[in-house]
Amino acid sequence: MLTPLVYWAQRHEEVYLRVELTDAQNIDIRVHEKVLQFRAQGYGAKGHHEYHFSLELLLPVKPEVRFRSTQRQVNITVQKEQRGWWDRLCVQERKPVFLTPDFDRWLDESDAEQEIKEKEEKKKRMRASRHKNEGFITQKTVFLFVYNLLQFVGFSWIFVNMSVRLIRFGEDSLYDTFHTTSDVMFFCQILASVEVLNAAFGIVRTSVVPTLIQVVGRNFILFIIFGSLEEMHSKPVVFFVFYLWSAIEVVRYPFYMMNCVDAEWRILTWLRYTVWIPLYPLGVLAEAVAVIQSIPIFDETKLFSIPLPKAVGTSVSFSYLLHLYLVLMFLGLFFNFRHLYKQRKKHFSKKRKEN
Ligand SMILES: CCCCCCCCCCCCC/C=C/C(=O)SCCNC(=O)CCNC(=O)[C@H](O)C(C)(C)COP(=O)(O)OP(=O)(O)OC[C@H]1O[C@@H](n2cnc3c(N)ncnc32)[C@H](O)[C@@H]1OP(=O)(O)O
Repeated sequence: MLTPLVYWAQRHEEVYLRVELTDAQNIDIRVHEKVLQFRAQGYGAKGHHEYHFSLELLLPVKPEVRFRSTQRQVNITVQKEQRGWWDRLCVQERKPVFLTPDFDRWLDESDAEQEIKEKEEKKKRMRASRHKNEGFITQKTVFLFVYNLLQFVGFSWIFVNMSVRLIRFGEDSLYDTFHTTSDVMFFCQILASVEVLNAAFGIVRTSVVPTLIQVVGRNFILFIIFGSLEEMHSKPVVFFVFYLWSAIEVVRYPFYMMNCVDAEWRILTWLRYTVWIPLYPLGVLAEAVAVIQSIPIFDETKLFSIPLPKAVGTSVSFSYLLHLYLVLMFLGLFFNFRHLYKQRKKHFSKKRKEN
């Protein structure tokens, strides 16, 4: 029987053996109490043969043997029955001629202790960062869930209030929408600015620009066109704008709430990624009507007009800016329409792949 070259190293709980045998086949390794027996065919120091060795280890090891055969060697790992540092590998003091320390993995006892400490430190750091991430994810989830819930409650109140009034008072309800719902709408739209920050800080997987267009677009209409002109408050266009805004939000925010808790209601997903198709153009159209209706009022009241130097003239009416804004609105509509179409495609193609 030929004996291969064997390199060994240890840690407090394990013994490592590296058997120099190329393309090892029919590997048979047995451990019984303190004796480890190895047998295999392969290319060793004496060419391609069957190689064998047996080691009577200093102390008992567990019978389970882990080994991995690479092209050049067989790496064996056995677990010590008792954790501790061995003075030598074998019972006999004189080591077998084929056995050599494995200086690639060799550590003395203090270095091995240090290695254990470093491993434990690393595990502690990973546990702490995992807890921190879990903590952050939990805080983020709670924050988003509460935010979406607030928006859902706010827009639901607006939508239901307007629907009930429309049923009860018919056409008359078109004239006092601003008076009955603007406080809640102001709250929701000011709160909606958080969505730009959510996108900017990566709290949600969405881009900043479409969110900015959405929030700036709506708040311009709400605070400038409606909020700053008393004459606009009783116009029916307020009803259409507020109804179209709230019609999407009573779908969008529950969709986000489900997303926060990794849940999904398919009809809600379908609605979230479908109702914007008619609502967005209608919404921007209603907003454009509001802007156009406000132009003569800004011209008359000179509100927000830009004063010019005496030499040049009196002032530039804010309505010039509103004409530019009308163009911006349709550019913003096109940009967000395309963005939502991409989101819809992404979501529904992901669903098709999952089914
Ligand atoms: C640069 C400034 C320029 C200013 C110029 C202004 C010009 C203005 C012109 C345009 C005016 C428009 C005014 C608005 C009109 C109307 O609203 S009309 C009524 C109908 N409206 C709508 O349908 C639009 C509704 N709004 C939206 O859908 C969004 O605001 C959006 C930004 C337009 C698109 O949303 P987005 O978040 O990008 O897509 P989603 O697929 O929904 O989300 C992406 C992922 O992010 C997750 N997420 C987003 N927000 C949340 C949240 N709050 N909580 C939890 N999760 C959230 C979402 O779940 C998605 O995650 P994944 O599923 O993992 O992808």
